Amino acid sequence: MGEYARYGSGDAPGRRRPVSRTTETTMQDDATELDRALEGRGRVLIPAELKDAFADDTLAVRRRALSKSVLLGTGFYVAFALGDAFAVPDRLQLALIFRLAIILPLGLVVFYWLRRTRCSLIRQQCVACSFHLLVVGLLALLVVLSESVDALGFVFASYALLMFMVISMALPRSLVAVLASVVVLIQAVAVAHGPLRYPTLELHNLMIAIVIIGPAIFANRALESDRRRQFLLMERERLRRRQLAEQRDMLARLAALDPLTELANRRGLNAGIAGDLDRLTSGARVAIAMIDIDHFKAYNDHYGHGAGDEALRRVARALAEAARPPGRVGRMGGEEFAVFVPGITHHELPLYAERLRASVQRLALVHHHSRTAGVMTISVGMVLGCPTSSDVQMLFEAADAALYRAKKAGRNQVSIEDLTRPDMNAHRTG
Ligand SMILES: Nc1nc2c(ncn2[C@@H]2O[C@H](COP(=O)(O)OP(=O)(O)OP(=O)(O)O)[C@@H](O)[C@H]2O)c(=O)[nH]1
Repeated sequence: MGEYARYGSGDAPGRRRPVSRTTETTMQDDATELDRALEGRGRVLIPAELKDAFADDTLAVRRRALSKSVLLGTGFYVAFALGDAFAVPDRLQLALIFRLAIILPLGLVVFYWLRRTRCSLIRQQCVACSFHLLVVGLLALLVVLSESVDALGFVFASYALLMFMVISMALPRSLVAVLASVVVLIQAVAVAHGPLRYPTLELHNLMIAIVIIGPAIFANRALESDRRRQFLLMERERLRRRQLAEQRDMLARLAALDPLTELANRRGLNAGIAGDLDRLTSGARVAIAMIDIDHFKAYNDHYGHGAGDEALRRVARALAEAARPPGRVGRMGGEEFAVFVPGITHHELPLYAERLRASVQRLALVHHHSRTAGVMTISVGMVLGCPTSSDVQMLFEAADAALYRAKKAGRNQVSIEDLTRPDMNAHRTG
């Protein structure tokens, strides 16, 4: 799988944005691989290219889970102070010191720090785990120091705490394994030195550990799979939206393009002209040239349709080069072309039209059946106007009329008309 183009709402600041790829097939490959990852049974695997993006995506969720877990945990520990009078009546004072003087302020400090810090996630996870482990350790210490059998209830409380940690903190598997091992070890020591002794006590402790830790790990994995699946679904949705946008763009491009010459077609040229007119300052001049190849039917008839196509392509390239931006060229159909030039002046007009005409003659495409010259030539009708959007059509009609005059005057000519100065009307011959 290659690099994905990722975008859309909800992007976190500073998120890695892989280079976008545009080909339809590559995006299809990415979509197929995402589908495969989503259909897979068991653990949902994130494709290698998306691992960083997945980590970025879930970072905020994991950070929030940690601080919430510490705050809720602190609340539970403090609330359970009520039970100390029954569980460790002989160590009540110590138990209250642990809960109210150590765990409560420390929990609040750790919560505040987790909310504020921008340090790495793994460091935050280690701090949150250490806080919970400290609580487990203090409960174990009460079990060891108390003579009350009821203190053993703290062993169950510690396992419940472990379950809460594993599920609520969205920890990676490696950290869950370390955490579970340390808690089991602490409980084993507490039980071994606690107030109650009977031969199978350690075994019971181990069984309780397995019964509690097993489902906790299962729940942790299920939640992680859900996070991954949700991420992949969103990624697939982004990819589909991007595919659709690219297809829409491609269709729009194709609909505006002449496939033979790769110039804009009539629709494309009109759209380009509309955009140019929007950007023009009021009062600016624009010119439109209508261009027709001379005796093209004779060329087709004698040299064949294939040669005619090739000639059209070469003429199109020559005109596009001669027009140069901001001039835009389009193929209006058959052997007819048009050029739109924004911001041109009265003085530049004849030179511009002549440049277009000469560019085709310079190709020196042999045309022995032209009654005008031995090579392919064009006739150009060009008009200068000062348009508003509504009278561009009128400029086209005027340019068509000028082209007709150039044809009538013998072809291979330019006929110019300045509609802003009606007295001007010139014809030039190549
Ligand atoms: N090869 C090729 N020929 C085309 C294409 N489109 C139109 N034509 C041909 O262009 C020719 C146009 O001929 P006419 O409209 O009679 O014009 P002309 O022979 O150039 O004569 P004048 O314009 O009066 O100089 C016709 O033979 C069309 O078949 C095309 O895409 N490819």
